[in-house]
Amino acid sequence: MIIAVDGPAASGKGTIAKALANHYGLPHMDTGMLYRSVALALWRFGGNAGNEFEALRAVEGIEQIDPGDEELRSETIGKLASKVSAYPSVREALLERQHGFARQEGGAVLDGRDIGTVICPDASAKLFVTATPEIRAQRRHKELTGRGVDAHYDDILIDIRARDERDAGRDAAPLVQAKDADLLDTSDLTIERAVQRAIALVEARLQASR
Ligand SMILES: Nc1ncnc2c1ncn2[C@@H]1O[C@H](COP(=O)(O)OP(=O)(O)O)[C@@H](O)[C@H]1O
Ligand SMILES: Nc1ccn([C@@H]2O[C@H](COP(=O)(O)OP(=O)(O)O)[C@@H](O)[C@H]2O)c(=O)n1
Repeated sequence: MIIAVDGPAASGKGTIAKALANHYGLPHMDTGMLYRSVALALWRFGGNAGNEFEALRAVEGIEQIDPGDEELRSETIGKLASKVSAYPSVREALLERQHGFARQEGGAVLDGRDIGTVICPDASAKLFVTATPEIRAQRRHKELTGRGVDAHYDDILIDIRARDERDAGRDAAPLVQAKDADLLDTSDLTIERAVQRAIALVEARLQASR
């Protein structure tokens, strides 16, 4: 069983994807980390994000990025990830890793921007997780300050809006709700309620396909 979870920055898709993976005993892949790793490799090795060829070359450097590197979760790298992810060649170079992960026996949960539309169009269940930009900025602000990062709500809100626009407006695999995805607005939901709702939506899809 493959579960696809997509949505904009800080909507709670990662939290929900991890909880679904735990609930169904499936492995989970945060595909945003792939793009963040390319961005960090480009940043560390001094490449130019405005050049598709240099961004593509940075894909070769991602094995050298430590998945626990704190910098990966920064807003600077999130913003850079959103720039390199708009290049079709970069997306293509990361395709096989995602397909390989999704195809493993028993299935998987993947979260990102294009899982239900491009990576796993035949997923058993698809969720499109969203929340208002203000709530997402509040959550990201709390997350960053909780980790001791000096972050400012207004800057985060501006970054989130810019990233939404870039991710949804690009030609290659834009951020869009798949036709057969269930919308889950977490703006007024606690994490517990959002996870309960996500499980209920997946269960309804599984029932319908039996
Ligand atoms: N429903 C919710 N209510 C409050 N905080 C939430 C909720 N869902 C997620 N969070 C918090 O918001 C932050 C971003 O969530 P995350 O799942 O990482 O988002 P995404 O993967 O969409 O970027 C995390 O600190 C997480 O704990
Ligand atoms: N499947 C994916 C996942 C992420 N991305 C890009 O990578 C950036 C960072 O993704 P992320 O999921 O780590 O970001 P957050 O939502 O956690 O802030 C996004 O803004 C997208 O531009 C993508 O294009 N496709």
